[in-house]
Amino acid sequence: MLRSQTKLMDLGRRLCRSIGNNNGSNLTMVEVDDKTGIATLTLNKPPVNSCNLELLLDLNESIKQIERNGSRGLILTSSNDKVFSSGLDLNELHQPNQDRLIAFWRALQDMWLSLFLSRVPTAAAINGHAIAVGCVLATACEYRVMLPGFSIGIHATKFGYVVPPFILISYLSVLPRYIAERALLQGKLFSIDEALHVNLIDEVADGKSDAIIKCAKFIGSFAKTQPDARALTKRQTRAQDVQLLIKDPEGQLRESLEYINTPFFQQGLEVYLAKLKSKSKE
Ligand SMILES: CC/C=C\CCC/C=C/C(=O)SCCNC(=O)CCNC(=O)[C@H](O)C(C)(C)COP(=O)(O)OP(=O)(O)OC[C@H]1O[C@@H](n2cnc3c(N)ncnc32)[C@H](O)[C@@H]1OP(=O)(O)O
Repeated sequence: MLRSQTKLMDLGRRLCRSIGNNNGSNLTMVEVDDKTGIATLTLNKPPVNSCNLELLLDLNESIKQIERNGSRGLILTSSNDKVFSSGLDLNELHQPNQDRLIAFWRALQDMWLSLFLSRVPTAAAINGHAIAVGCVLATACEYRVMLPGFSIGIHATKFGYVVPPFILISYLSVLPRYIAERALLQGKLFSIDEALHVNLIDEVADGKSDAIIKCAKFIGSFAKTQPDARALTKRQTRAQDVQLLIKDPEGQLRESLEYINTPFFQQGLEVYLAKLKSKSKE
């Protein structure tokens, strides 16, 4: 066996130090590999990592903590071996309490900015379905490794949602415009082969630990760069993508809230939620 292969296998076996995220919740878990300094951030909200207000706040706190503690990189993954994330928790959008909806949407915008602009190298080990905002979490990262047998994509138009600009941007940041446009208009969920073909994902892995090793290898590719120069260059490269959200977060929030509160949106959501519930009872 090649020495580099042995080294990578050691990486997979290495003990990690759990650093939690200060707020005592287990919705996300952070473990730092003592030898590589890379943090694994695990989504841990059963049953399917749907992003409710608490998960978004927790995730944002964990991303910031990973930056604060000087980790060399961030690998985002899931504790569920079938679902990376099922996207937004639809119960947050259905007949919402307005104060909670405002807090929820703000938390979504803030978390996305934190992940998209994170100063450390980021990679997603996608070990299950990554649906809608589940896909957005993965595309906010710099690199994606996925396991076969799962779907990834934004299928919002299939159930009557018009995606807000930052969700559109997260797709456009990894896909050529014509592919992003077609996929969004079709509400397409990509199989692993399709995702690899259009570069929505970078690599396929044959298990979660293999995915984590591949993500760590990607993060290791920045070992010889100067962290501040890398972070600022990333920020500059992504500056245009985040302009709207940074310049006018409250305007973006208002537009989304207006749309979510329309009878059209609420009726469509009611039908979709009923279908989801009946499917899970089958
Ligand atoms: C201004 C802009 C407005 C809107 C935003 C537009 C962009 C939208 C972004 C989003 O992210 S919307 C969320 C879209 N996500 C989905 O549609 C995913 C739906 N879920 C599934 O397809 C499946 O659950 C699955 C992820 C493939 C997993 O399947 P599995 O068979 O493993 O689980 P099951 O379906 O039985 O689900 C278990 C349990 O969880 C509930 N559930 C699933 N997803 C969600 C969700 N996103 N929100 C809330 N609840 C969800 C499901 O109903 C089951 O609940 P039950 O056991 O109580 O019946």
